[in-house]
Parts: sequence; C-alpha cells; structure tokens
Amino acid sequence: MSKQNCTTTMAESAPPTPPDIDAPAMPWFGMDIGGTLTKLVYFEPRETNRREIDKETEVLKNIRRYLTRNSAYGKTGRRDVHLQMENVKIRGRRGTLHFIRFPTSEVGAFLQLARSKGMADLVNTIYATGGGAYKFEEDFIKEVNMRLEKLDELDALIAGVLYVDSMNAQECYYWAPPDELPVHQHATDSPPYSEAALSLYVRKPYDFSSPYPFLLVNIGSGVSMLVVNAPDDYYRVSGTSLGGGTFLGLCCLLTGCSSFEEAISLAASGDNTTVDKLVRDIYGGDYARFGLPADLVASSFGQMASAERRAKVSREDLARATLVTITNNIGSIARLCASNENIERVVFCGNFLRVNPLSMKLLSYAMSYWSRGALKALFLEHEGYFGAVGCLLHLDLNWQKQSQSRHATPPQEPRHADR
Ligand SMILES: Nc1ncnc2c1ncn2[C@@H]1O[C@H](COP(=O)(O)OP(=O)(O)OP(=O)(O)O)[C@@H](O)[C@H]1O
Ligand SMILES: CC(C)(CO)[C@@H](O)C(=O)NCCC(=O)O
Repeated sequence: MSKQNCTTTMAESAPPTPPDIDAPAMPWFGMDIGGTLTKLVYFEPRETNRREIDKETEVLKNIRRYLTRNSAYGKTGRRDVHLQMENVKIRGRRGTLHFIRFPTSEVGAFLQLARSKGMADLVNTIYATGGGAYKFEEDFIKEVNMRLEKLDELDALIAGVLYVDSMNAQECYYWAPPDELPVHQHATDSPPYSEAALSLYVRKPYDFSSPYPFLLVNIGSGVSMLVVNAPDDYYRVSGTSLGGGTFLGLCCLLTGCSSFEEAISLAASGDNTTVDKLVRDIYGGDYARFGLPADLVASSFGQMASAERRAKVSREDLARATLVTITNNIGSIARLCASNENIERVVFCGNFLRVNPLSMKLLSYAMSYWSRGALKALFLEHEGYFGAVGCLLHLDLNWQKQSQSRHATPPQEPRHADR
C-alpha cells in the first residue's frame, strides 16, 4: 500500500506541538482480543532530538527494537509490514503505526513474552477491546501487572475505521467488474463462481470522505452488522454466527487443513459446483420467471447427499463450497439490512477478508446483482485492525477532531434502532 499515501494525506504543515507532559508513558499500544485473533497496534515514536533518545530507557529501546526489527514473534505472532502507516500523529507525537496479530489461544505466551521483555515495568494500563479484554483481564493483572482499560468493541471499531480512512487516501476500495457495466443487466447473468469470471474484477480506490449512512459488516469469528449514521450515532442492526470462525472450523473438519491460509489456498483452486446443487441441477437451466440463473446455487452442499458424489469430491472443492456458502450468506443478510435501512454503501471488514480476494469479489458481485446495481460493496485495507486502532486513539484526546475533519456528517435527524 500506500505508506506514501499515508504520508502525503496528512497535515504536514501543522505547527509543532509543545511537549505533552501529561501524556502516558511509552510504549503506546491498542489491543483487540477477539474470539480468534488478537490484534496489537504499536505506535513507534519518531525521535526528534538527542535528548529524547538519551531519555529513553534501555527496556523501552529493547521493546521498540524487538517489535520493529522482526516481523515474526515466536511461532504464531506476525507483523503485517505491508500495512504499516508512517507519519501518523497521536497525542502530538508523530510516528509509525505497526500492526501485529497472534492467535487469541496464545494470549498466555504473549503475557510471558511481555514479562520477559520487561513490559510490566513500563506499562501499567492498556486500552483494550474485544471479548478477551473481559475474559483475560485477571490474567493481565496476575502475569504482568497490567490493567486493561476496556472499551466497547463496536465503538472502537467505528472510531478506528474513520481514523485510518482519514489518514490514508487509499484505505477504502472496491472491486470493479471489467468494464463497470451494471452486472444486473440480464436477469439470467451467471454469478461469477468460476475463477475466470472472478479474475476479471479489478481493485479501485473509493473516496469515502462522505460516508454516511453506511452499513459496516465486520466479519470476524462471528459477524456484526452496524448502521452508521455519524461517528457517534450507530446501532447494531444484525449479526450472524456463521462467520469467519465457521468457515475455518468447517474447512478444518471437511478438508483436514490446519490454517486459515491453507483453507483459503485450497478454496482458490476448488470448484464449488461439484458440491453445491445449482438451479440448473434442479431445472435443467434457468428458473427465469423469478430471475434465478442456471448457475446460481440453489442448495449449498446439496450434492453431498449422494455417496457417489462424496466419493469423488476433492478437498479443494469442499473448501471452495464452504467459502462460497459462508460468504453468500453474509452477503445476503447484509443486502437485506442495507435495503431495509435505505443504505447504499456496505463496508466489509474483519480478518475473514485477509488474503481472501475471492470472498471480496463474491460479495461485490452479490451486492450489485441482487440489488440491481443499487448497493456498492466497499472494503478496507487494514481489514481486521480497526478495533485495536480505536483503542490506541483513546490516548489522544483530539483524535475525533482529526478524523471528523475528513468525513462530512450529513445534516439530518439521527436514526435509531428498532431493537
Ligand atoms: N492467521 C489466521 N488465523 C486464524 N484465522 C484467521 C487468520 N487470518 C484470517 N483469519 C480469519 O479471520 C477470522 C477472525 O477475524 P477477526 O480477527 O476480525 O475476528 P475476531 O476479533 O477474532 O472475532 P470476534 O470479533 O468475533 O471476536 C477467523 O475466524 C478466520 O476466518
Ligand atoms: C459476539 C461478537 C460481537 C464478538 O466479537 C461477534 O462474534 C458476533 O457478532 N457474533 C455474531 C452473533 C450474532 O449476532 O448471531
């Protein structure tokens, strides 16, 4: 991406800020402890003078070196170097945001590492969100004497989305069909389940500076759908337990794979039409009267009732069918929510979309096709890190002003949830 964009979109010419003597001690982190993955955002300050470097303790230097010179930590921790954001301003300090993740099942190992690096001596409070901020609260106190300042995961998510988008002109994008012709032109256009059809989609930047209202669909272990009318006016309109965790769990069961990356790579070379029952398998062609094309999935996994077909099916096909089933179900609920709420833009985020262009393209197609071109599916570069960024922002009392200056709020009555 876009380090350069991060740099160029920021207010370079702002006057220097005087030192903030009340600022919390470094290192600064934001943390999102989710059902599957823990996301850690680390702010690395850009040193400006010798005095500051000298003042930095050895422990702090070691932590900085350890985090920024490695991109893998232990067996399962990873830094997403390609997402790094330069020249970000938090609480008057400029620096770099680093994006780190590890499985939540490894929280114990993370706490041991934090202890061994002397973190307990420096940090006494971390802004944290996600279910794990509650579940592991006691462990943080016991193991590293760190207090978790808990923030709501959906508040943090929205704050993070708006902030990161305000800092990065390339953050928001969409997948355009080859010629951007409306894909809904013919009632019997085939859904693009084949690799050949999907490969024609191209990624294009989307200007998200006037975003409201939008539907935010966060595809993590489970899925939350939020109607966002303004930065502090949103409600959770729906959700589904059939999310990224379901995809990975079912894929492991059905194919014997052992990682998300493996599941995605199997799906990329599979064919779901050997697993699913299509409209054509039932009708012999389209069901034209109700606009159901021959290639549409009529029944997910519908072919797997046959022992003969089960004997022939490949792991790749099973992974692909699982991906298509979960993705289309999320797309279908998102579309219903968006049309109920009169919303045209649907923003998808969450780590299910990591290294997963297949799902993004399927969602793009489904949104447009089933709404006859009325809905647009949008995606965000920093996929699953927004909750953690939202936490980090709490160190900065002025962050709201920064991100709101880019995102215009419409002059309208706030809308409220029915439930
Ligand atoms: N390296 C990975 N390991 C495990 N799952 C991954 C990985 N990369 C992407 N995923 C996908 O991302 C999902 C988790 O996404 P995310 O981190 O956004 O949610 P979470 O915060 O863990 O869950 P929730 O918000 O529901 O508590 C997994 O269920 C899986 O589908
Ligand atoms: C429980 C959360 C919010 C945890 O992030 C998420 O996994 C989720 O939205 N699950 C779906 C729950 C439902 O609405 O059916």
